[in-house]
Amino acid sequence: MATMGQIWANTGSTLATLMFTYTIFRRWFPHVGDHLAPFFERLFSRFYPYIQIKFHEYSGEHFKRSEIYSGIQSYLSRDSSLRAKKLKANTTKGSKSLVLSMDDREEITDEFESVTVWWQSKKVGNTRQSFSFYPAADEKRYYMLKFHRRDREVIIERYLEHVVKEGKMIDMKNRERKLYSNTPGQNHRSQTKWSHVTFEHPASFDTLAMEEKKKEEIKNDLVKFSKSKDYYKKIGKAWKRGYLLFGPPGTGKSTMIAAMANFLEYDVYDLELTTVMDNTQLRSLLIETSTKSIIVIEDIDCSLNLTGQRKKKEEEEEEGGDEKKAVEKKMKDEGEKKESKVTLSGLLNFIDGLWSACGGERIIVFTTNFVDKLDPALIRKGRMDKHIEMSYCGFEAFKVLAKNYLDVEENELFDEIKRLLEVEEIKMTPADVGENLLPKCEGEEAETCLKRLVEALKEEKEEAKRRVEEEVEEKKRRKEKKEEMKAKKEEKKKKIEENVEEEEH
Ligand SMILES: Nc1ncnc2c1ncn2[C@@H]1O[C@H](COP(=O)(O)OP(=O)(O)OP(=O)(O)O)[C@@H](O)[C@H]1O
Ligand SMILES: [Mg+2]
Repeated sequence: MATMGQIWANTGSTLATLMFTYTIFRRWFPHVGDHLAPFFERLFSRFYPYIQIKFHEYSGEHFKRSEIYSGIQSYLSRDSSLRAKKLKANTTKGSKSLVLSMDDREEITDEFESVTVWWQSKKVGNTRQSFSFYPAADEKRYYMLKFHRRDREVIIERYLEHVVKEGKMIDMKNRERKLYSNTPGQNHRSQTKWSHVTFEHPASFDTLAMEEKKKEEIKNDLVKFSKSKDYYKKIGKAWKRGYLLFGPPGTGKSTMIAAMANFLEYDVYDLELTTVMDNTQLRSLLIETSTKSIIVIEDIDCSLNLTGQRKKKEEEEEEGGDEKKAVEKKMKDEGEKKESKVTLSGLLNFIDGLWSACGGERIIVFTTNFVDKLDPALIRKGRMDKHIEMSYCGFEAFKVLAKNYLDVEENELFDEIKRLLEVEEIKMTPADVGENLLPKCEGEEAETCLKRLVEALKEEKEEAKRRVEEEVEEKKRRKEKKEEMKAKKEEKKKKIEENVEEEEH
């Protein structure tokens, strides 16, 4: 393919002659020159049928780096790192790796819909030969795009959009991902704000202990969501999806969130509801979140009193005359009220109100240990679209952990472990299984770790038996106490009735 340089070489001498003639002509016959200008322009364009577009690095009054320029730089970095002979290496703020771009005055060609274009990186100003680490203030860089005028339509209408879109995608992939958390302001009246650190959690779906089928289902769901911009637009729905992760502590809810974020390459916003003063603050936090992010509210049952009126009444009835508990609960509720006035309706508005649609492409994840405690309004489909149960370790999940922790895919102890997990139905969280599998000293054999797990599972079986017996005992004790109280109440009532009767006589 001919480079722009070769084309220049071919047409260069013709153009140079023409330019020279035209300049001399204008000098001697300035008035005639003006009349002849259109003629010369037509003549030049006949010999040089290329169109050029410049994209400056800094444009506008505010000296802000042009987004299009950086988009082009990222777009070209892919090809230039392979093809350009002179490269420049930059570290860009917020980027996780080096960005290689072509050096000044380098040129590369690109093809789009069978049309060839030429990109050149150029620099103007500061021709002084001085040594400096920093670019001179009067130095201006730009990209020059050249293409044949017959391709004008393709370039203007489709190619430029393609470059900017691809460039943004490369930037997105290259960026350092962030984990945001909302920190309360200095005094209790000031707003809570997002602060961030680099998100570097190593969890992935490969390391997540879970049945393969369930994992695939979640991954497919995530991919489908992330590619459905047009579909969501078509059905008139904000581009977001809610997940509810529920299960006992240590079953991998937080790990799953990290795996999701790594899988989709999204940022994570970890929202601590108890430090949000009211619904207005909650809304302003939401508005500040960026697209391609996961907003997480962990332990939603502990964050707010979302159990609903109906549940509360039931609890009170159950507690009966246990006054101490009631007082404690009241104090706790009052404390919570002082800390946060976020209401259930505020939270629902946060999830699917009008504001929630701004920015697009967001995933909201709630986690809880007690799914039954939550208000049904909060977790209905449309708000929490997918409910995922994270449960105790099954045999398939154990195999993932054994592979990850010990690099073991088969062992004679596997049958015993399978029996304990599946036949005996011993409940152990993946966190506990992992802890048992983790080698405790340098060079500890995989066999030893597996034996430790078998022992721990057997102990857990005994422990579970004891817990059941204790529970039965506790239930019996509570029942007896209730009956005793009931008897006492009746006796008291009887005494009062007898007193009244005596007084009447
Ligand atoms: N399913 C799993 N796959 C792989 N590792 C797991 C899994 N579940 C738990 N773990 C391990 O156990 C640790 C604790 O898990 P995690 O914090 O994800 O549990 P959780 O369900 O969020 O618990 P909690 O309800 O207490 O917040 C993790 O660091 C991880 O290493
Ligand atoms: Mg957790």
